[in-house]
Amino acid sequence: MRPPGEIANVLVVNAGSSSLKLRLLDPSGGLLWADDRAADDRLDGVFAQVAEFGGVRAVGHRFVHGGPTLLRPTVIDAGVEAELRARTSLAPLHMPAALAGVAVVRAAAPELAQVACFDTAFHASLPAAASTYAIPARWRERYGIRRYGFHGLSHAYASRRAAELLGPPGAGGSDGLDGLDGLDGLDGLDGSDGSDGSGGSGGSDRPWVVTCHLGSGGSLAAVAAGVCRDTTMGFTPLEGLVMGTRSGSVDPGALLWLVRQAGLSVDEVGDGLEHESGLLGLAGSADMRQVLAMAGAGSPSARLALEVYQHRLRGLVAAMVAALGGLDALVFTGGIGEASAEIRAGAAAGLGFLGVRVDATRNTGHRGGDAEIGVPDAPVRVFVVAAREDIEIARGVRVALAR
Ligand SMILES: Nc1ncnc2c1ncn2[C@@H]1O[C@H](COP(=O)(O)OP(=O)(O)O)[C@@H](O)[C@H]1O
Ligand SMILES: CC(=O)OP(=O)(O)O
Ligand SMILES: [Mg+2]
Repeated sequence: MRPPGEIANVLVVNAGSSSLKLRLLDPSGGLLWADDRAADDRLDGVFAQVAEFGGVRAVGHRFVHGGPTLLRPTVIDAGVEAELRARTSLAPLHMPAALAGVAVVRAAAPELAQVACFDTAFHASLPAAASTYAIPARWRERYGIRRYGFHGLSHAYASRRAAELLGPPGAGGSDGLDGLDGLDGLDGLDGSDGSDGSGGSGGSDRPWVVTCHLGSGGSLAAVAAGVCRDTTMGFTPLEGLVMGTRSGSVDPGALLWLVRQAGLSVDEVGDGLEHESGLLGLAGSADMRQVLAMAGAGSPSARLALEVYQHRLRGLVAAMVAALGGLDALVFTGGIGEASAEIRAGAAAGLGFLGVRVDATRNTGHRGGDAEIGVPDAPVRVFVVAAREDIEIARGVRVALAR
């Protein structure tokens, strides 16, 4: 067995619904090169671009759905690729792009090991109460309909980073935030009573962290001592929050009505829910920057879109806290979570009853990277963490290749 660190530079391919993010990481996880492309771009030219860094030794791909069997990072051979292809229908917005990436790498550099890392894996720990739908047993048994959860690579990274930032039980300080401004006053903040979730990270299943991954897709995770206990996406990445073009949760009865009474085809309903809903359906743009700008200019539909987005976000954060029994840290990550002080403030504004209080100066002053944005003496710490699915994937590659 090779020591994990021996596998040199890892190319990470993260095919999201609205973007293709490419990263080259060195053996210690250092970022050597990054390129963000449009979702329908291909990997062409990537190996020439990274050649100057001594090339690539392995490639890690984000796959959003591993189904019930593919959980740990897995070397992609013909059998695994066929299994992944068979899962395409579970995440049609995502799986084809990831599979296309595997084919491009194989054609360009057949000697490279390719590893699949799964969004669903982090949620494999969901208790049955959180993973089970109250539907007929035969659907659950025959078709495997259950809640899987997604964005697990991001939730895993962000929750681990939050635990680092919280510090050991009892430390209320600014551990891990060296170099950031305005945090000195936090050192020595009281942090752990180990029992009531009112500010520390002590206790056997703590820290209790809720991670908000707010990108084109969006989901939340309730994480206790690094273990995921609940999440907002379900069987597919359509459940839960309002997203860029996806509806999030909708009364299934409304969908049945559209098919039975309004005469829409199943494909029309599917396209509507996946591609024409969310911010796009409410405000006419799937891009949160534009929705915020339009709302700022007085557009009633954009304002409504923000209200619906925030209402659902606040409600589901509270649901995640209920699944944990308390909250030590709330974490914002993903394109919107990292960049929009307005969305962070709006979400927190309704969560004061849980002890969440965002500091206006810190929040609006955030200019990227990891930072604490909570009010210093609030019971719950609030962080922005830069999404680093690439670090999680490169880790997975090393683990898979060392097996
Ligand atoms: N400055 C910003 N303010 C608000 N939203 C932003 C900002 N920058 C990016 N976003 C939003 O982030 C979202 C994309 O998030 P990202 O995580 O990059 O996407 P993906 O899910 O494809 O990985 C888009 O809705 C975009 O409008
Ligand atoms: C699972 C999912 O929704 O991913 P993304 O946010 O990258 O579209
Ligand atoms: Mg993403």
